[in-house]
Amino acid sequence: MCGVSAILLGDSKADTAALELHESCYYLQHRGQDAAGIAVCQGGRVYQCKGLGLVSAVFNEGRRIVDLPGWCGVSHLRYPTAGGTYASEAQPFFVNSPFGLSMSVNGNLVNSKELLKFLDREARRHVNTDSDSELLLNVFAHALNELGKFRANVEDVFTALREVYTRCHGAYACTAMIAGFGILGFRDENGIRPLCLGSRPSATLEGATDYFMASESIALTQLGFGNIVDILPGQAVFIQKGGVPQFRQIVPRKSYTPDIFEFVYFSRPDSHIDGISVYRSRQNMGRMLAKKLRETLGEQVIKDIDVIIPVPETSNIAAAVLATELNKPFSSAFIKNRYIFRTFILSEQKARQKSVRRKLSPIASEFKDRVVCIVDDSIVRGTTSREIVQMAKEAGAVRVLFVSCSPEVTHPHVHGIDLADPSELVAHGKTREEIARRLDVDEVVYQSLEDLKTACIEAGTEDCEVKDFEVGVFCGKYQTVVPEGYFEHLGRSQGNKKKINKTSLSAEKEQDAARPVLVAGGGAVNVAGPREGQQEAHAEEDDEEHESANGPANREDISLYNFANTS
Ligand SMILES: O=P(O)(O)OC[C@H]1O[C@H](OP(=O)(O)OP(=O)(O)O)[C@H](O)[C@@H]1O
Ligand SMILES: NC(=O)CC[C@H](N)C(=O)O
Ligand SMILES: [Mg+2]
Repeated sequence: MCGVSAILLGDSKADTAALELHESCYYLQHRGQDAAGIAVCQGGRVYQCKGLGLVSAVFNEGRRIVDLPGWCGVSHLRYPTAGGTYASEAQPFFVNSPFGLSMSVNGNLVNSKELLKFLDREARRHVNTDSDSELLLNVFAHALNELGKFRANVEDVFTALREVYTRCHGAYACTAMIAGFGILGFRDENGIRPLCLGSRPSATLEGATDYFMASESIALTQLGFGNIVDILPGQAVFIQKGGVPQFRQIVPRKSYTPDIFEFVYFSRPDSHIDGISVYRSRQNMGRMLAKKLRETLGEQVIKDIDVIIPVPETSNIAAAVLATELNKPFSSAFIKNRYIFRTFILSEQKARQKSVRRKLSPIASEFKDRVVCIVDDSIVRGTTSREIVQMAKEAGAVRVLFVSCSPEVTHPHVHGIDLADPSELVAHGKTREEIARRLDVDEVVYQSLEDLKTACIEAGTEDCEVKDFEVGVFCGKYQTVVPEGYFEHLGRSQGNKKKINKTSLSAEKEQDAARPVLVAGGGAVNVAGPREGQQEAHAEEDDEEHESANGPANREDISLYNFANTS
């Protein structure tokens, strides 16, 4: 689900863009734990540092920030949905031509294969990884280049962007930097992925204003930015050095349907997204769930419940309200290990399984001889719930009810969550009774989709424009057109990923092996991983003399683009 941000300081002599971006990464870390990166520019020269791991590891507890001077920049936290877990796919991506472009993408494209073919054969651009975000950047770069300008102006940027919307299908919210010129933010025409912009007075130049864009408002408010606005579906904003934001509707809005999973799980509760308070939406989910439990289980079963227990951390808010609504004691009976992070967004199933017990442990006395009602925000693969239920039983629970703040996840997610294979989903093609058996619980109850939507809508401000959401994972109907064969392609690339993970290094070893190596000026050396999807595309489509412009698969590659020289 990735976190993106961008900063432009009103004082272009200031040197603290990386410092602030680095800070923002901590507020967005929950959106991506696989890789992190920052690119900034000073005097038209780009400096970047990126690599695998958490923010603290990639930037060596912040010590690498000194290598990143400048007044504007972009940053990224990665949770992979395309490609694999390779340092070469860490973002921001950079292309030197034209003008030195750095880009951070949150989202997922469904026509990567077609884009790769276009970039390879028509645009003649080198694509270095299997990441769909690299494709998006190259489509933009090609369009900007085709304008044939020695220097681009703001209008050129918007014109080139139109090409991105035309060619790139899927959901995306992106931030970009044009070296020495300014920062850009844009969002898909359904507003599926989030992006907002805020401002604050410059601390070093009187009368000047700093601007910040990020996936979630919490990154802005914690850095002292106010006047927060959401970038709208199909809209872009460009802020030029020393300038003010220029908004442009690049393509007509198709819908205004943010991904409801942002409210269920992804976003922080202290964020507002598209005028909706994530915290309030989760409270409302708890309230609606109480109604659903009464309807589904009846008063007698409710009466027998001894205690309501959340699965930390995301479900805490909804569970507390559920307890109040049902007039039951609330117990923080699962203790979360503060040194273990989010489980769901880990790349490998083995790591996810291992992580649950490491992360959550029961206080036995809270379970012993009790009827417990365990609340989670979602049950996706069932990795967490199955493990949790066993722990509850080992601790002496006599009856276990499991309730979910969101409906059954039955379909793949195509807009930025790594969920491809429906057979991985615990609820796919199953009745409530079958799911209960699979989870080994006495009862399982899910929120209805309508109630979930209502919970989010009711958490919106009065002028909130959002009236519906992207809810494809719950029903199979997506806001964007999903091309035929896409799910099969995803399934194959997931299979490839599994193969790669099995045959290559273990997750931990890979982390170590791919640590970023600093080269002069703060760039990280990127060691490219296997490029299976790309190899496949070439293999299927032509037998020409490839190695093509896009190079052979499985090579070890050192990216050379740590500096961009523009004047
Ligand atoms: O059914 P599953 O496949 O296990 O996925 C669902 C679980 O994963 C998430 O927790 P996670 O540990 O990622 O994050 P959290 O600490 O924010 O709850 C989510 O909150 C559920 O607990
Ligand atoms: N979760 C995301 O937004 C992923 C971005 C991009 N598709 C990647 O895999 O790197
Ligand atoms: Mg959880």
